[in-house]
This record gives sequence, structure tokens and C-alpha cells, in this order.
Amino acid sequence: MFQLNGRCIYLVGMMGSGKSTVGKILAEVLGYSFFDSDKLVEQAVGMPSVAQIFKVHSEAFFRENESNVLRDLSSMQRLVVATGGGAVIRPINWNYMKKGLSVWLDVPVDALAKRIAQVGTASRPLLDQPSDDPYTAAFTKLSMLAEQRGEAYANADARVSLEEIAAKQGHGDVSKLTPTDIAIEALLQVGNFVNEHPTIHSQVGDLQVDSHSRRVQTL
Ligand SMILES: Nc1ncnc2c1ncn2[C@@H]1O[C@H](COP(=O)(O)OP(=O)(O)O)[C@@H](O)[C@H]1O
Ligand SMILES: O=C(O)C1=C[C@@H](OP(=O)(O)O)[C@@H](O)[C@H](O)C1
Ligand SMILES: [Mg+2]
Repeated sequence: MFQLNGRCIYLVGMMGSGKSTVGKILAEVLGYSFFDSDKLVEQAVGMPSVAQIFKVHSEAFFRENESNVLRDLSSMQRLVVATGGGAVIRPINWNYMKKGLSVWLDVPVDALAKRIAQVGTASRPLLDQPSDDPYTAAFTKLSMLAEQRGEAYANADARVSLEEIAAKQGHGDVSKLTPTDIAIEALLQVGNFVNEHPTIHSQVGDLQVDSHSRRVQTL
């Protein structure tokens, strides 16, 4: 059982880790609104895709707009925000995200590359290497990024490790985990963090997570 007091939840993690997919489920369960920061940057810039923003402008231009979006969101309440995978590399973004709670979706690189190969790399400009097949392109670049960014993701308040969930479920296969399994673990980890870092307590709005019955109840 824990209470969020309307604090926003920011999902961080590598491309393909499921931030956008799991974020929508979390928002629904919590009665929060969902925002995808990539979509908000597209709207702010007036372009239809992140890929086009990278192409017409630059990664630096995208990062500047990404920070502006996170700054604007940080003054709001009751949001689940799926950040872009690179949001963690700018310290200023942590100033914004620390106004709420951050959750790292920690997914093995091989699983990330398999997911991305299924949908293609076109929408993720950093992975789009036309000379390679999509799995190899994604795996090679993601391995490098994971190495560079590992410590930045570890700044998050809570970590959801797919390897740990799969081990708990007794099969060790992360590809069997559904977005719902991951959302439930995220709620449990957020609950642990909130309970270990108590703020002023009130009974109304407390959340009770029961991972066996898969129920989340607002008291
Ligand atoms: N638990 C999961 N199992 C299998 N595929 C998933 C899972 N979560 C997300 N995906 C798929 O992986 C891809 C990347 O997910 P997405 O939510 O867009 O990640 P992110 O926003 O972190 O880049 C999407 O095609 C999505 O449908
Ligand atoms: O990791 C990154 O640097 C990026 C991740 C993307 O978002 P997703 O993590 O939702 O794919 C998007 O912001 C952009 O292509 C850059
Ligand atoms: Mg996304």
C-alpha cells in the first residue's frame, strides 16, 4: 500500500523497453493521464515524426525541445510520462523528473533488439542503419548506448528488471512477460520506493497493489 499524492511517474529506459506501452497501462490503472514525450516534441516542433526532426534539424535540436517538454510537464500532477530513451543523458531533465517518481524499465539488449526488429528501425533514427538487417542494426547500436547510458538510467527512483520478473515467475524468459506483468511490477517497485521515502501520510487516495489477484485498489 502506498500513496502518490498526485506525483507524476516518469518512465525511463532504452528504446524498445516498453515505456510507451507500459505507460498507458499504468496511467489507466492509476487514473492518471498519459503523455509520450516524443509525441509532445513532435507537436511542439510541428513535425509528424521524431525521425523527421532528427533529419531536418538535428539530434541537438530534438534534445532541446525534449527538455522543454519535460520542464512543462514537471509543473503538472497525475501524469504518467513515457520519456524518450535519451532523456536521461541531460542532467537538467533529472531536475524536472525528480519532481515526480522515475521508474527504469531495465530490459536485456537482445530482447530490445528483437522487439525493434519486429517493428523496424525507421521510427528510431539512432538505430536506422540501412546497411544492416534490423536486428543487427538495433543490437549493435543499443549495446553501445546501453554501455554509455547505464549509469544515467540508474538515477531512477525505482528499477523494474525484466530478468528479475521472469526469474520470479520461474521461467527466466523475458520474452514471455506481458506489458501487464511489467506494469504490475512497476507499481510494486514504486510502492517500495514511496514506503521507504515517506512523506506526509493521508488515508484517502492510498493505493493497494495485490500482485496475485492483479488488482489495484484506491482506498
Ligand atoms: N512486454 C512486451 N512484450 C513484447 N513486446 C513488447 C512489450 N512491451 C512493448 N513491446 C513492443 O516493443 C516495441 C517497443 O515498445 P515501446 O512501448 O514503443 O517502447 P519505448 O517507448 O520504450 O521505446 C513496440 O512494438 C511494443 O509493441
Ligand atoms: O534513446 C534515444 O536517444 C531516443 C529514443 C526515442 O524514444 P523511445 O525510447 O520511445 O524509442 C526517441 O526519443 C528518439 O528516437 C531518441
Ligand atoms: Mg516510446
